[in-house]
Amino acid sequence: MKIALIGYGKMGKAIEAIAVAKGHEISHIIDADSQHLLEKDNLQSADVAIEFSTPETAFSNILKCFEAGVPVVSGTTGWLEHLPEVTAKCLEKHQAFLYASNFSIGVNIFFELNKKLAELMGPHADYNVQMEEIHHTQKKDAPSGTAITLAEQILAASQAKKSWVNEGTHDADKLGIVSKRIDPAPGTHVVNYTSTIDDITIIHTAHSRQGFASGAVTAAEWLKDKKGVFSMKDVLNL
Ligand SMILES: NC(=O)C1=CN([C@@H]2O[C@H](COP(=O)(O)OP(=O)(O)OC[C@H]3O[C@@H](n4cnc5c(N)ncnc54)[C@H](O)[C@@H]3O)[C@@H](O)[C@H]2O)C=CC1
Ligand SMILES: O=C(O)C1=N[C@H](C(=O)O)C[C@H](O)C1
Repeated sequence: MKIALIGYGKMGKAIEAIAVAKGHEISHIIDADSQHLLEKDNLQSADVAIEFSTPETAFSNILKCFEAGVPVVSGTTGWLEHLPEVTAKCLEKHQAFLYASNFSIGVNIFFELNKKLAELMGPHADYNVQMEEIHHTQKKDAPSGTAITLAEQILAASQAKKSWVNEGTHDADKLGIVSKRIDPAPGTHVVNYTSTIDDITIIHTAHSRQGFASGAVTAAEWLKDKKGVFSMKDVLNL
């Protein structure tokens, strides 16, 4: 499979190593200084694009993949206000798009646990829920995309919490997400329910970027010949 890498930073390089080890060809490497390579005539020779760039550039990169007719897997966080438009464009143009705030198998199982726990805790007003996420100091967005996914799952099931805020809070109707930036943390997410009687905490700790990169390559292999809008739930059959 010919893979166009869009964004050649920490994740782009980790994805390259895994893709090459699995026998794929990196046909394009497109970073901030090589934007001309995103042109339709150039990009269309790729079988799939994997996009891990920046919150400011992901939206336009994804649209360029649609113009070139190349299926695109994106893991960039911090741009999701544009997701409804991307989804509509993908369907309108009969293209393929797969987004995940986190591509690791462990986090996707953690999402399922979080959803189930939130449903179980929904009626129990004695418990307060709070979240924490810890990442390296180069991370541009806060809270992390993974933390937002977890928070949205909790809000969907909670009777008390109406919105999330990116700070600790004593407001009963707000879900506080505390973001910490400590090197070299690849990504830790904590969901904590506390009451006067007891606490329940679930935590996912990434030891490296390998899980994210490996999941993105698996998603690209899965997406290559499909049309439509998908998530990691489709890839992993969750
Ligand atoms: N969904 C997931 O599983 C994961 C998502 N991420 C997200 O992926 C994104 C990238 O993360 P990292 O690689 O750690 O960041 P990074 O800062 O190491 O790399 C980003 C790269 O994008 C490049 N770039 C800037 N403008 C560009 C443009 N217009 N087109 C193409 N490339 C451009 C930069 O020059 C840089 O090389 C972040 O949003 C991060 O939150 C990171 C890890 C896992
Ligand atoms: O920027 C990162 O590094 C990560 N970003 C993703 C996020 O924002 O959730 C996924 C992972 O936690 C690492």
